[in-house]
This record gives sequence, structure tokens and C-alpha cells, in this order.
Amino acid sequence: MITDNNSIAQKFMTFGQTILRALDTAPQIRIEVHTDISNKKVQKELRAQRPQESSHPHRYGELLVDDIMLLKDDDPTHDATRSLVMTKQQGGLQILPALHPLADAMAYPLMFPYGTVGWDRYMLRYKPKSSSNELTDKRLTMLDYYRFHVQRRDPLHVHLYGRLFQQWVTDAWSKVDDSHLQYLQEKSFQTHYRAIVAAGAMDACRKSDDTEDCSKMGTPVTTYLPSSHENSPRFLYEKLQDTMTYNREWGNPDLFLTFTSNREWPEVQAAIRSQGCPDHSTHDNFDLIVRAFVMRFDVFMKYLMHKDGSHYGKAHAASWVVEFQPHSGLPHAHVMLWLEKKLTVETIDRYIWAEIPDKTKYPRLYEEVKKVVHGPCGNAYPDRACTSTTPDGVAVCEKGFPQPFTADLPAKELERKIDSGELNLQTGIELTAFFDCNKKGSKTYDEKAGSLLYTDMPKEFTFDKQKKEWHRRVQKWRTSLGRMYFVNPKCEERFYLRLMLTHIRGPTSYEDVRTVDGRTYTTFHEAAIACGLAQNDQEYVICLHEAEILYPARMVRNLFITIVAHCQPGKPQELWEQFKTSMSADKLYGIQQQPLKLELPQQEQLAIVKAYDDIVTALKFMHIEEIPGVARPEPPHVSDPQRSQTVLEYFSNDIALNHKLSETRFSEMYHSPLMNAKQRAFVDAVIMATTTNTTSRMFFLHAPAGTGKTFVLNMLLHWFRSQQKLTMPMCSLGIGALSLLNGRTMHSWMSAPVIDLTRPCAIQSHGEMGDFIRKLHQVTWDEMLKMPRTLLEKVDDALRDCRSHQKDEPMAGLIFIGAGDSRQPAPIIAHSCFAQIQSLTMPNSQLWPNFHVFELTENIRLQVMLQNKDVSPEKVERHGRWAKELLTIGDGTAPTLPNTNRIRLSDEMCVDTREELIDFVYGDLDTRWSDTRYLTDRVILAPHIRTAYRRITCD
Ligand SMILES: Nc1ncnc2c1ncn2[C@@H]1O[C@H](COP(=O)(O)OP(=O)(O)OP(=O)(O)O)[C@@H](O)[C@H]1O
Repeated sequence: MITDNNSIAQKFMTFGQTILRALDTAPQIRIEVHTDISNKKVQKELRAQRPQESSHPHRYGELLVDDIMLLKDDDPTHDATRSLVMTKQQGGLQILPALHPLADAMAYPLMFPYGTVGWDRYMLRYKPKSSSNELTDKRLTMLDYYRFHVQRRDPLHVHLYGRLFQQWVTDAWSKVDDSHLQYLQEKSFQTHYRAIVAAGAMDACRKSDDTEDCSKMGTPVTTYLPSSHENSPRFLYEKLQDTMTYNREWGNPDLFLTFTSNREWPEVQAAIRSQGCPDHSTHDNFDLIVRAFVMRFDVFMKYLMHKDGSHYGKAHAASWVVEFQPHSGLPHAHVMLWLEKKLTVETIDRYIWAEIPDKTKYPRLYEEVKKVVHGPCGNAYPDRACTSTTPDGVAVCEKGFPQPFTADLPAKELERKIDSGELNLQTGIELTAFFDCNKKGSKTYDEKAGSLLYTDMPKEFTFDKQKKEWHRRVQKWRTSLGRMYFVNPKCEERFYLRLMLTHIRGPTSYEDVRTVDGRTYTTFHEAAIACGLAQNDQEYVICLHEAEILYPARMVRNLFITIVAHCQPGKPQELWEQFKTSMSADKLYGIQQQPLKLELPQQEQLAIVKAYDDIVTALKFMHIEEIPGVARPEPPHVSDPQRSQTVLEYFSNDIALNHKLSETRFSEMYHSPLMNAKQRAFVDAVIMATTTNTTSRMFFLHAPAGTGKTFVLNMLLHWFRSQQKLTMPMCSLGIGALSLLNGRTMHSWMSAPVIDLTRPCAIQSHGEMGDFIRKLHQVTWDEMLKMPRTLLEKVDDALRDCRSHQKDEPMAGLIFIGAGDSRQPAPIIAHSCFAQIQSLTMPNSQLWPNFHVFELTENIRLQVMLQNKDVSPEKVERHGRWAKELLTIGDGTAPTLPNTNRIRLSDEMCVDTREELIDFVYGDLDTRWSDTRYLTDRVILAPHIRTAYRRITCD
């Protein structure tokens, strides 16, 4: 039927036809179902066979598994567009985007058997309320289109398909979301957004230069998901901020209400019946439930927010979230309500009853409550699920029912307890049980507990959660430690209660905690002062001391800022002195990562200055000019160039000190007798480009091992230093970076992404590195071909971003020298096939045509060896042969074994056994183990001794 009537099926091959056609050439085919294409994991395997001549014409062959086939690519780094690849009837493939107007008809042939055309971006809206079907010039969005179709009209269409309808709606939603994300991903939209951490923003603000363009702060963002995109992290964060603003203004919310939906709602059931599809469950009519929920919830919210007030009185504001039950899919909403008049005990009592409703007065309510009441169970009903039998044969309820009778806890007392911190969290129960242990005459009284601090209780006692009692620890084979939640000094009473508990042994009640020398104080704060804990900033010392153990330096600084700003400590300078080292630990780490060669005490001093600056900047936001009584510490005084505080200063000082030295060094290298014509041509071309300002400023040096690549790069680095020009010498590999003058890894210089290569280089345009790059003259990148081209493009982006005055030139107009050997292995890209790796190599970058390529061919390492009298001519010859062989392998001209891709190494390079190899490399280790030169020639670098051991002995 589909083949006859469906226009799409007439143009393209169906799945069945594809299999049949494949079976024309093979007797049996295998179909693999991948759910993770990138890892090539085969999740299911189907087999299809050519139908027997006698079999029914509609049988395509025996499918051994009757699952639905699903091809799904979960790799987020792959292109997110979900294109459809179709085989045309006349042969050849056609790729259709997922948002193509025919996509729905292709994915849901049962719903659209005639191949109906769906939404396209040129559809226009009708004029509202116009009977003549007049069109406006406004485009119809995809969301509008699907909304229109989800509405129930006579006759019903999509709604009749049960589960398929659910699938279609889900798919429609994901398409709408996809199309919005695609729009957001467009470059023109994204270029407006930049990311910056608060510290970076502060750096930028501190600069007094008025002309600075603040729109350039931070790094560009690869994909910015704005808060207008529903449920994006920014959207949720904004909602959270709104709610926190209500909280700040009106305190904690007064009511937390949950509004649920019910599939038995009469209007839902009536609608299902009236649509003439009574067989369908409410699952398949979820649109009706959601619509009914929205209408009812609307009315509910209007009622709560009515200007004359609701049952609870007038409300300031409400904040809510709508969620869907994970299993039933039913919507429900949680609402927080801030009331103008705080709820009184009477109002609460009016709406919340902790009692079973009167059976005669409220029969329906009684029936409802009965359904959710626990029990009866235990001995009377030993078969109940919650009942288990103890070793002495007594049936007890696992949930602890029946609970002991609790006398009325008046709401006022409840309020007082919450305010005073007596009732809070689970700890409240454990704490009151601790008081019981100290009370003479109580059931759990234990003399031992009286000698303990509350935090030490777990060392000697265990807490029985069922009985809510502390008991002596029987097994002491392992030490148990207690932990109390950290409390910020801003939460005054809780903070002081906690403080008292860390000092008082054996308290019997909250009142006892507040009692000092026989006098009971009304607050824990007063008690702490009477105790001497809160007089001399002792509480802050304890608090900061705990924080320095538990939290990173940044958070200790934040706590210090809170204490200085909100708690009026007596002697903030003493607090600063005591904790400045721990508050600057992260700064110290940052300094140690920079190429500033400072002694440890100077590094520490510099870190403290930076921490001080951060704290003062934050205090200024709170209108506090400085840390009271603390002057800014002196930055360390050291000799040039180590006085530098920034990368720019460091390298400027380095040039000032060493440019003369580099001049001599360059001259020596340039006139070395081994210098060959190709090396000279390259060096001359770079120097020419620097001095004449030509447009060709990007060079690539192609050089096999031993041809003097590093030598030439260093020669040029000396030349630039002699000319007092800043350079950025980097290498893809750490070991290679060591052999370059002032070299560092490429990732370290450029803060390049390591795992997610879609991210930009994290260089703050207004930060230290941004300043350095603006003053930069040249970039050298050794072993460039070892990295995927994406990183070259990210480096280009970062350079252009920082040097906005030259942002239209490749590499922002800098002299850029890349070097590498394409014969060496291509970049390693996890889970990629050959074609993917190929497409990510440097020559496939759009920047590659800008490179002016040079090549070195002469192996100078051999020539150097020849001149060395200690090296035998045979060894030089052997090295020469090996170098040549390497070149043939790299060029792809090495002889291969018949019918394989395997290369045949010359016999001279091979050994037969592992022992022979070890003997060849380490044969005379016994006698030469103290010869460092011998050892360095044979050293194997490995992150772990274990790895090296496994490699050598086990592989
Ligand atoms: N023009 C030259 N004058 C004197 N020595 C040179 C010259 N060119 C290269 N050399 C020397 O040749 C040896 C090999 O050079 P270099 O290490 O620069 O090669 P490379 O191409 O970087 O090799 P690899 O890729 O294996 O590191 C070094 O000892 C270097 O000092």
C-alpha cells in the first residue's frame, strides 16, 4: 500500500528493498545495529537471507531477531545535525536535513501514508480572525506548526496513533529544540558573548585606563546558551536568583504547596469519551491531562495571588516549578509562597491537622486519610510487609510503629525551637539524645558521656537510629570520628551553639549549654561571650582554622571577607597574620606554574600580596576600603629579571639582560661550518619577513630527524632576542619544549583545551597573557604536526582575539613558524578512523595555504657524529642506514611483505627474541651502570615505574 501511494517510497528505496537488492549479490547479509557508532560497538546483529522461490512474496527473508533497529550516535563531539541518508530508486544517495519538510512523513509512514509535506521555514501565518484565509507576511515557526497539530480538532488525526503519537510529539519537541539550538549556534549570534571569571573581571576593572574596551573582557565562548533558552543552566540560574531575591526581601517562604494532577479528573475522562476513542488509556491522551493541569494550575495561582488575598491572606510573591513524575509522566507543581502577613499558629492549625478526620463530619476525607495511614501491623498482623520477627520470636514493625505518644508540641514552641537552632536537621535528634546520656536518671544515662565533647561521642558511642539513642560502642576495632556541619558566622545563634558544643563537656540540655558559671543566658552568643569564646575573636580563629582544613584557599578568603565585613572582629590584623598563608595557597600554586624564577620565600610573599589585593577588591564592593589595621604587604624585592610579576615583565627583563648574548650566539650559529643552503634559506626568509613587513609571515619547516630543525629554530629565537623582540617558543611535546630557548608546551603557553577540542584557548584578553600577546612579535611551534588542526585554529582565534587591531590577518599578523615531520605518526584522536584522523591533520586546515613551506633534507646529526672521534665509523654507518630506512618508511616506499601492509625491516634492525633485544640495549649495564651518558642513551620515560616494567618485561 505504502509503495503504491506514498510519493516518498516511489522516489527512494525502502529498507526492505535495500536488503533485497543487497541479497541479489550475496546469499546472506549481516546487519549490525550500533548504538555507539564512534566505538563501533555492535549492539545487535541481525541476519537476512534471500527469500526462497516458494516463500510468500511479502517475506523479505527471515529476520532472526525481531527488534526495532536503531542507529544512534551518542558522541557529543560529532556533528549534531541528524541528517537522513536515503538511497534513490535509480541509485545514488541523497542527504536530507533532519528539519526537511518530508522528515516527518519518512519517519512516520503510518501516520502520513501519502508522504504529506510538513513544516518548512517559508510557511506564513494566516491573518487572525479573518474568514478569507488571508496570509500575513509573518513566518510560521516550527513550534507554532506543531502546536497547531497537537490541538484536537474534528476529525482527529495524530491523536489516534497511541504510542506512536507520544513518539511523534517527543520527536517534534526535540526538533523544535534542535532548530533553536542551531540558531543559537550561528556564529553571528555567538560572537557577542564572552566568558570571564570574576577574578579576571576584577583585574580588568582595577586597570585605570579609561579607553579600555570592556566588551573585550574574557575569552570568546564556543557556544553560549543564553537564559532565553528554556531550562538551560543560565535560565535556571536566573530563576534561582529571582527566588533568592524574594528570600532576601521577605525572608523564607511561608508556604510550600504541591499541586498534583489526576488522570481521573472528570473533564479529562469526559474529553476522552467524547472523542470517540474510549479504548485509549489516559497515557495516550496525555495532552488532555497536561492541558487540564495547566488550566487548573492557572486558576490555582490566580487564587493564591489574588489582590484581595486567598485563604492564607495576601501574598507578596510566588515561585514554582512544574515537574513530571518519572514513571507515570503526570505533571505536578511545587509552589513557594511569600505572604504579606506571616502565618500564625491558628492559621496553620486551621489547614494542617495531625489527626484522623471525624468520620461522620468529613466522611470523604476520612476515607482518603485512611488509605495513607500506616498499620495496623506488628504482633497483631505479622503478615504485613513492614513486619519482621526478632530472634526472640516477637513480630515488630520495621518502621517503628506504633510510635510513642508525643504530647502536643505547640506551634509557638516549635517556632522558638527552629529559631534557636534546637530543631534542625537530623543532628537535632542526635544532640538531644546526647543530652539524655548526660542526664542523671534518664534511661540512657552514662557517666562516660559526661566527660566527652559532642564531636567525640562517635569515638565511644554509636547512635541507634531506630531508638534514637546513644549506646556504648562494643566493637572498637576501628576509630570513628564525629563531624558537625560547618556553620557560617552569619547564622549567628547556630554558629554560637556549635562553638559552645566544641567546648562544653556533658551538657544536659540546650539551657545547660547556655549556662555559664551558674548563670543561664538567653542566647548562645551571650553564653559564648561569658565563656570567653567570643571576646577575643577566638570564635573566628576556630572558624577560620576549620575552614583552612576543609576548604580551598579561595573559600577561606571568602570567609575572612565575611568575617571582616559582617562580624566586626576585634583584631582583624591578627586574623590576617595567622591565616594569610592558607588564604594565599592557590596564588602560590599559580605563581609556581609561571616561568618566574623566584625563590620560595619570594613566591610566598608575592602570593600574599595577590591574596591581599583580592580581599581588598572584594571588600571595596561592600564599601569597605581596606582590611582594618592591615597595610598592603610589600611585594618581594629581587634582582632582574626575577622581580617580574607578570609573564610580560619576565620576558622583557630576559631580553634586556640577554640580547647581547643572543647576538653573539646567533652569529656563531649562522656561520657554523655545518650550516647548509636549505637551513640558510629558511633563516634568511624569516629574517627578511620580519624586517620588510611582507604579507607572507607564516612559515613551516618540514624536517626529518637529525636535519637540524631544533638548531635552526633556536638560531631564530636568538635572533629575535638579539633584536629585542618578544617570542613565544612552544612545542607540542614537553620533552621537545626543553630543547627550545625559553620553550614551554603549547598547552601551557596558550591554555589550550586538552579534552574537549571544541573549547577555545582559555586566554583572558584583558589578563596577563592578553597583554603579553599584544606585545608579541613571533610564535614558534615545534612538532606542530603532532596536534590536530583544531588546535592551530584555536591558537589563531586566541591570537586574533587578543590582538584585535590585526584580527583580520592570519595569526593576527605575527611571524608564525611551525615545524615538524609529516613522516612521524599523525595526531592521536581517540576512537577515530583513518579518514577522521586524516581530516584533522594540519594540512587540512584552512590556515595551511598561508604557510610558506621549507624543507631540510641533509642529516647533520650524522655529520656531527662523523666529526666525533669517539664514535666508530661502523656506528656512524649503521646510523646512516637506519636514518635512510626511516625515511623510506615515512615516505611509504619501504618494501612490504607480499599481500599485506606490513613493512619488512632490514635484518640488521631485527632481533629474534626479547632476551636478545634486552641484551643488545642493556648488555653491559652491569659494568657501566655508573656511566650517566650510557644510561641517558637508554632511559625509557614512563609516568610510572610499573608501566615501564610492564612494557619491557611483559609485552
Ligand atoms: N648548521 C648546523 N651547524 C652545526 N650543528 C648543527 C647544524 N644543524 C644541526 N646541527 C646539529 O645536528 C644535530 C641534530 O640537529 P637537531 O637536533 O636540531 O635536529 P632535529 O631535526 O631537531 O632532530 P630531531 O627531530 O631528532 O630532534 C644537533 O647536534 C645539532 O646541534
